[in-house]
Amino acid sequence: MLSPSPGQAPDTTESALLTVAHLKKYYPVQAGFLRKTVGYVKAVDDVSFTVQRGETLGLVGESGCGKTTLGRTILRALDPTAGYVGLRLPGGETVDLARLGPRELRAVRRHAQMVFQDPYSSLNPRMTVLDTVSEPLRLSGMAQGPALVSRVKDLLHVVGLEVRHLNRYPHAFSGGQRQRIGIARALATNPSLIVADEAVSALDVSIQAQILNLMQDLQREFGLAYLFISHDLSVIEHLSDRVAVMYVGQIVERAGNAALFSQPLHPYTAALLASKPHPDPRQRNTGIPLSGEIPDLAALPSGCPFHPRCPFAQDRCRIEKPPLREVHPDHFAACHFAGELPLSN
Ligand SMILES: Nc1ncnc2c1ncn2[C@@H]1O[C@H](COP(=O)(O)OP(=O)(O)OP(=O)(O)O)[C@@H](O)[C@H]1O
Repeated sequence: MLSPSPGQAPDTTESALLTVAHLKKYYPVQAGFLRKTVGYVKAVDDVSFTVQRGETLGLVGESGCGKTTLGRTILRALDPTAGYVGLRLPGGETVDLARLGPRELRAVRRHAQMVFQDPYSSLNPRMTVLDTVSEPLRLSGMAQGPALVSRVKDLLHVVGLEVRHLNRYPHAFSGGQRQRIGIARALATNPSLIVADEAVSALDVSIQAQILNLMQDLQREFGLAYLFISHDLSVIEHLSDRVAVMYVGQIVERAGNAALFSQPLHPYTAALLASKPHPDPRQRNTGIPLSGEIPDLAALPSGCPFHPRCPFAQDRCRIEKPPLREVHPDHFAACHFAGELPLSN
């Protein structure tokens, strides 16, 4: 693992629960008989943000732009290439998840958990509900015997499942119920942070609403913070306090919910908003629709990575990569012309 280079000091916010600074995850591209590394897929490339205690940060972007890799790298399901992931523990100490060894990682893992996209494939078909939900408790040594069973029963109640389901297997449940099991499992160790990766995308719309409501109730009840990853802008708008927009491994815009949805500053965000289905089908979205495909993450365009798809691209955009900068208070955008473009939704 590479170290963050000098000058990349983490901009830790005193009160932040999670501080991600200059995080990178590159996958090597190998070729030939000797599997020589000929390049890198830069799935996460110099990403920085914070998540405060009890808040929801929505992470949105098209499929393939690195959202899942980012979530998994934060929780050390993947080893980062470089960067800092500061998690503040309940005692007040902050640990760098990116640098912890396996034993230290086991000890702190209970504080940050994950809810996965597909409730059909993320639960082990050979494990009962009791085994699935209690596994994190057993792994972290938090409970055993009757106390463990009693905790699992409480968790089932909290997520709206019945205790008689305890010894059933995943195939006996619907998608929504399976996601409730996944949520109970994530909650088992009393985490302060949950990374939810497309947690409702595989569900029918009516079930989506139930699971989103449950997650909001749980957030209020337990003071949870969510990093909520989704390609679905409606879900992100509904749930998030703040929003980060990801494009080809990078955050291109970050702002409070209202500012981002009412006054996007990056043409990519504006294009995503214009592509969002309108609640009233008789009304059409205005604004510039998103055209073209996302580029190959192993061979990004020079300058601004969005320039080949951007209707406002100038010569400067083809040459110079725009940094993520604060254009309005607490509203950041990585565009040379942010604040000057006629973007509308
Ligand atoms: N193990 C891997 N080895 C090489 N490249 C990978 C690996 N996993 C993901 N990638 C690539 O990294 C990029 C980002 O993928 P990732 O799954 O993180 O994006 P995403 O935004 O979550 O997309 P989706 O919503 O479709 O899962 C993609 O180009 C993907 O092909």
